[in-house]
Amino acid sequence: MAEESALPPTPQLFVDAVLAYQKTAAIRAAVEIGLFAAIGPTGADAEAIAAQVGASTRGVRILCDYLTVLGFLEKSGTVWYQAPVTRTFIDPGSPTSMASIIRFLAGPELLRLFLEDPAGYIRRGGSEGLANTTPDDPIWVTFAESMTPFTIAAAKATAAHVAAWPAPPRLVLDVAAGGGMFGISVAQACAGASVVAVDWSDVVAVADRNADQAGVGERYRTLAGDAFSVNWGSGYDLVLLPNILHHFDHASCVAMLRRVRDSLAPGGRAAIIEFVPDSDRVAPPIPASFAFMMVATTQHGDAFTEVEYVAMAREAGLRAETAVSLAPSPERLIELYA
Ligand SMILES: Nc1ncnc2c1ncn2[C@@H]1O[C@H](CSCC[C@H]([NH3+])C(=O)O)[C@@H](O)[C@H]1O
Repeated sequence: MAEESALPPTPQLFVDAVLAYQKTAAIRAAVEIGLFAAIGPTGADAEAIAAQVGASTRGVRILCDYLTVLGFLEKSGTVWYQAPVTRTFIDPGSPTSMASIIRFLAGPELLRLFLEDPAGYIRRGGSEGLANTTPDDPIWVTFAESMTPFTIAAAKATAAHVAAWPAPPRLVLDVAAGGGMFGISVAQACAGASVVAVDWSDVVAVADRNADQAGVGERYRTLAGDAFSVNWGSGYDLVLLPNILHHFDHASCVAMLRRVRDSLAPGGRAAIIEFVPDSDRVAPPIPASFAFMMVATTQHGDAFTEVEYVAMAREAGLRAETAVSLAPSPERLIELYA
């Protein structure tokens, strides 16, 4: 029998979960009105903030006090200051600002999928209809434009991994490229690499712009279409599969991996980059929690385990190396070869 805890349980965990939407609302309001920029490095009071962002003093006062309770601001007298987490990760002036992820992760599309009928997707075992896997869904343009701060760590770690191969890749396919960070980072790390990026047409337009901005535009080509059917050619030394397989069921992943196998150059390799939970599926917290994102936003997606990815690869005629960490990202990389 488990030892009884010395302290009586409190309902706080439950109350926090019930009210979690208030945190989402407050942080989204703050980013959308430009609150953190208005507070800036020197701090400001409600009147000054309200005047700068064009909001009511009452709204600003109440929002700032709540953000102080949550730890995003500090208050002295009537003036609020940015707390360290805000200064580093949310202030739009910070080089490590992640504020843009609000547009996708706390945007109206995801909130609707998650909160409108949570019991519904649990009963069905997935979203109603295709949800985020609908062809050309504009949500992926929002993703491509806003999620770079989230994907950059895994992209850089992936690029460092393949740049250390005895023969770094020359022809690279980035399947479901999104904002393109994975292929672009590989192009930056491997001077001889050319990249073909596949995604829906409005999404690859974002990747193309990002490649130009990153200075690799001349070695970067885009191909618009469905990753399950578009003719992406062959002869690839590296096929990147970052954050795509988790949207689909086992059979679809095998079908995608067969296409990947058929497009590899002799000696070529593929790299699955994913949130891969341990076999118990409850750890580590971020990869394990990712499955809940999939049940709410896709019909059949999941946070597959390493054993499951290895099985898919085998069915597709590929062998797999042991998964490697992409720290500081919580994602892992599984290398596949024919
Ligand atoms: N059938 C499909 N064909 C092409 N792209 C797709 C398909 N289904 C989903 N996607 C794209 O898959 C991406 C998933 S988000 C991941 C983007 C990127 N690989 C990254 O890791 O940051 C989105 O950009 C979608 O548009």
